[in-house]
Amino acid sequence: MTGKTLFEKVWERNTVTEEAPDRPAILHVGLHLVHEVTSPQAFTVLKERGLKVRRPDLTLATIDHSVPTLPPGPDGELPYATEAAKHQVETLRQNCREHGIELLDLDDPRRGIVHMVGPELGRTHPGRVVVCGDSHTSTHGAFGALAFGIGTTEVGHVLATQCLFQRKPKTYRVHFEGQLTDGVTAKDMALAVIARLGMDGGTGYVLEYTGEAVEALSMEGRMTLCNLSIEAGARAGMVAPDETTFAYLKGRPGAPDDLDAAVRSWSELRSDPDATYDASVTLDASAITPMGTYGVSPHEAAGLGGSVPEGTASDVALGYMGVHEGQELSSIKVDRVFVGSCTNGRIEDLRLAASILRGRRVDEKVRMLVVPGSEAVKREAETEGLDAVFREAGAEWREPGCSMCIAMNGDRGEPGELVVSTSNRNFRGRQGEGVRTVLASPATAAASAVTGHLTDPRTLGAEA
Ligand SMILES: CC(C)[C@H](C(=O)O)[C@@H](O)C(=O)O
Ligand code: SF4
Repeated sequence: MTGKTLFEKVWERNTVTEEAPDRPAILHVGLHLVHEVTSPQAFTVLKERGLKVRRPDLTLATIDHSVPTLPPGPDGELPYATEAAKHQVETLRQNCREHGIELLDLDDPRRGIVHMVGPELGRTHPGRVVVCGDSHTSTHGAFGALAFGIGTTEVGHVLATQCLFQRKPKTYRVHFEGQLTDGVTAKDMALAVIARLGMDGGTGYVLEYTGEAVEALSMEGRMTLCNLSIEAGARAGMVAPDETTFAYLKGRPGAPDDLDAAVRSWSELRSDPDATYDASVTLDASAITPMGTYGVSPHEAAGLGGSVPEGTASDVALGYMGVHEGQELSSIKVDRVFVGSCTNGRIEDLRLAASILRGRRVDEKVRMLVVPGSEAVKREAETEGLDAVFREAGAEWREPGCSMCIAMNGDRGEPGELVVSTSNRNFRGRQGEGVRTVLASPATAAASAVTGHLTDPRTLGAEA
């Protein structure tokens, strides 16, 4: 018998009914995360059919996409962008109350972006199936969980049954040889992977990231890497749990009571040496440099020391971005910078951005917004004085939420502006109508804020 991959082991642990030619497998869901945007119709279906939530204890809700990042006005009211946004928040509140689901509400010190709070609270465990009506659920794969986004209809299924129909995806090993060099981050690794695989190179697969450069990453870095798996079309991304994972979980409220026993079981969750994958690719980690995107899809990315490559993005995409083939990436002028999101809104990301801004100023033509991904990150950053560093440099420091990653809450750029953003999607109009997005690491974002053009942070002496 040949060995098994990490994915296969997690799949087996959670299979209720095997897949058959005429029907998908049924998986048990260990953690169902819920947010205000994709849950309302699912709850409506439950109501229409008179169904209850099967496992409120395995369900956790938070408010992130629609919430303003500015504090309440003089009237005590939050400055919601639209009535619809306010309504989504109120609807989630009502649904959670009705079904006994724990909600991290706006006054809850544990609230944050959905993919931040699961890990922070210790609710994301190795070996679990984690789902959410949100594509970047892949983030949780950093713990060796099988984590993926589901549609609103499936959100309803999981609420009602705690189970999910699923066809077994194929396995793809993404192996890194060697170590990252100074000033290069998990975000650059992720963009390098997507650039290599292409926008749909991962379609139908679960990626497993392996190699010493992955093992050397903190949990924050692993989350950044897994977060972006979906942008190569993959179903999920995973990293085998190890001492770094166990140390992160230790002492968190949602960690198992008998952590030692759990760690013994989790330690088996790694691919066997003789396991076979359906596909594999190897990247040289030491050759990766700070990356930036130049097109309107995350795979249109290149090293910042280079230029826009020939024939990799359409004329329409380059026209929208206002760049041309052969143009040096470092010549791209920047109007705004956004540091935040479930990709790069964690404490390590803010520390990195602050390390570059300390003692420097944001260029006078650039507006910079820093949005912590959760209340916990905000508190930690303020304790360390990072908020002061950002403010003194001329950046704005806001309340936690998705913010300009998706611009659903009113935080957006003006038409034609170019934003260097630490988020995960550079689609047309993602950060506001006509706004152009360059995806990059927090170090690159901060360095670009200082110089006013897309900048390799190593030129400012950055060490990740
Ligand atoms: C709003 C939500 C459905 C969406 C997603 O699924 O990812 C959002 O979080 C995003 O990042 O585009
Ligand atoms: S921060 Fe961005 S990518 Fe993450 S959940 Fe929010 S909108 Fe989606």
